[in-house]
Amino acid sequence: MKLQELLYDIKPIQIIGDVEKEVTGVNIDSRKIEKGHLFIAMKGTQTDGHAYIAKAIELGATAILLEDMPQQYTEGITYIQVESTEDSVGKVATAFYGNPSHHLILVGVTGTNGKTTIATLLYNMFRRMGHKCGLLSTVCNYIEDKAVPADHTTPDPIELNALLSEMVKAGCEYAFMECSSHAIHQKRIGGLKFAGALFTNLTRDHLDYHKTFENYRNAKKAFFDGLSKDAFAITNADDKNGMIMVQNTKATVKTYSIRTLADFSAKILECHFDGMELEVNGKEVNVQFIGKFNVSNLLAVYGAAVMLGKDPEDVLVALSALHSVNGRLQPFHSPNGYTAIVDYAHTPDALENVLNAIHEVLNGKGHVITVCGAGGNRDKGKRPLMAQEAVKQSDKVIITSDNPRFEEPQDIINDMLAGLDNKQMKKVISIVDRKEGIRTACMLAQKGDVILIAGKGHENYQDIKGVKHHFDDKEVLQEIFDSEKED
Ligand SMILES: CC(=O)N[C@H]1[C@@H](OP(=O)(O)OP(=O)(O)OC[C@H]2O[C@@H](n3ccc(=O)[nH]c3=O)[C@H](O)[C@@H]2O)O[C@H](CO)[C@@H](O)[C@@H]1O[C@H](C)C(=O)N[C@@H](C)C(=O)N[C@H](CCC(=O)O)C(=O)O
Ligand SMILES: Nc1ncnc2c1ncn2[C@@H]1O[C@H](COP(=O)(O)OP(=O)(O)OP(=O)(O)O)[C@@H](O)[C@H]1O
Ligand SMILES: N[C@H](CCC[C@H](N)C(=O)O)C(=O)O
Ligand SMILES: [Mg+2]
Repeated sequence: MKLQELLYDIKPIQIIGDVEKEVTGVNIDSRKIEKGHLFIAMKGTQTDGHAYIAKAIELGATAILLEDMPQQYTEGITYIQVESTEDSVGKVATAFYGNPSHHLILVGVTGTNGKTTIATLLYNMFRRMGHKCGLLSTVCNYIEDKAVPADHTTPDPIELNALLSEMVKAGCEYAFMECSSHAIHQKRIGGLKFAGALFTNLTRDHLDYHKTFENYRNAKKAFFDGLSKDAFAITNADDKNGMIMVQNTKATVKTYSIRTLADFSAKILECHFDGMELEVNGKEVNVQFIGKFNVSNLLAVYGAAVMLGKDPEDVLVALSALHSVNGRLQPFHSPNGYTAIVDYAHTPDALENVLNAIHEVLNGKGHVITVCGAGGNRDKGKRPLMAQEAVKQSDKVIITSDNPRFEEPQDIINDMLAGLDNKQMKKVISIVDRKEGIRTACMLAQKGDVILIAGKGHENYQDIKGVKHHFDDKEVLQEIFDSEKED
């Protein structure tokens, strides 16, 4: 593709060199540059991409998109100066990959919790309805059923557009993706055309990056501000930031709620550990999910499907066939009669929500044993709060390890325990080895009890000192259940 064609949507301040040359690729990382590539120099949080221009040229870059022109120019290289490479990168990437989002019906999901759940359920539902689909999510990316491992919730703009373009080539009609606040703020989604956007909820998270809650909220809101008028925006009327998200959007706004009147509303008629009976917009439906927050998630899915033109009756049938997303409130029934629930809750708020969900079903008829830890080299402030949340709604708590990374596991556990007073400590034991922690919970559990195993969800590793050792909460449970069967 000609360099000139990549620049149609950006306004360069200055161009030095030939823009008629062929470009064979675009990249923001000098280490990935190959012959004939355009290198985009980004000012990041750790380093400045301008420092790697020489390296990029050495590896074969023939054009550089940058903010600060160099002291000296290299012959044969085209320099395109822009005000902000961050603003340009998405537009250039999407032009290079043939504007894939214009050839797909792209729906994005943002909010603190529920993004993976909603995006994955939409992908599962639309495939079940016979459509070819793609999915970009924290757990894994999919092009139809081809899995492409994910490092991020939302990939960088180059990988993102490359994946969308693969979806187009594979004949996908729909793509569902998570839009993290980091990605919106860093304009990884710049230049994409969204048919619809969904908002889940907003609670304290990622303040290490955004600094203030307001910045965090504004990052999410920017997604809705950028929608076009033929798009739809579905927001959660039960969240106090729900209406703020959509106050400046040009898109058609729809609301969902489990508490008040909304375009899409639901109430719970009955619940048990394998599912709930709901009334959705006046129609009864059985779903294979538990927890009030999952009713919100399902309503968002229902609303999106209806806005995408599906018949509401068909959507309800499809909804009833869906089952829990890998590691998200996923129930496992022990031969000994207790239930273990594997969930990805790794924040105080998520723990509170999951434990609420468990108590809604348990209704005082059994005990709750929680196994949880906190990740190393991440927000330390959440550790004591997570322990407090676990203790508040559990009869027994086992504090254990969750990706210690480069920290000492016992130090992380101690940070968690520091949140508890003597009375709370009576409910708690700490076991560094996560497998032993889970085994102990299973030994303590009686018929009718529930064990919550929180924090790792779909993860199949334990990250210790830079090495990811295979570890899967669900496999550990299976092993324990197999040995229970032998007894
Ligand atoms: C804090 C953050 O979000 N960082 C993201 C950001 O990197 P950065 O701004 O820090 O980049 P940098 O390391 O300073 O480098 C600046 C530039 O120099 C380039 N460079 C650097 C070194 C070199 O040798 N050559 C070179 O060209 C880099 O490629 C980059 O373009 O832009 C990169 C490209 O998009 C991301 O990969 C990177 O994600 C880092 C690894 C990360 O951990 N991000 C997390 C926090 C994140 O994005 N999480 C969200 C949400 C998760 C959730 O909801 O839980 C996600 O979407 O996954
Ligand atoms: N609508 C919701 N409201 C509150 N909590 C939720 C909701 N949906 C899911 N959760 C909880 O949050 C956890 C994470 O859910 P999910 O992975 O769907 O969210 P996410 O927004 O993709 O998170 P991440 O930012 O970590 O990728 C779940 O394991 C569950 O405990
Ligand atoms: N997106 C989150 C996931 C945390 C999952 C938990 N298992 C941990 O390692 O802390 C993060 O990287 O902070
Ligand atoms: Mg996610």
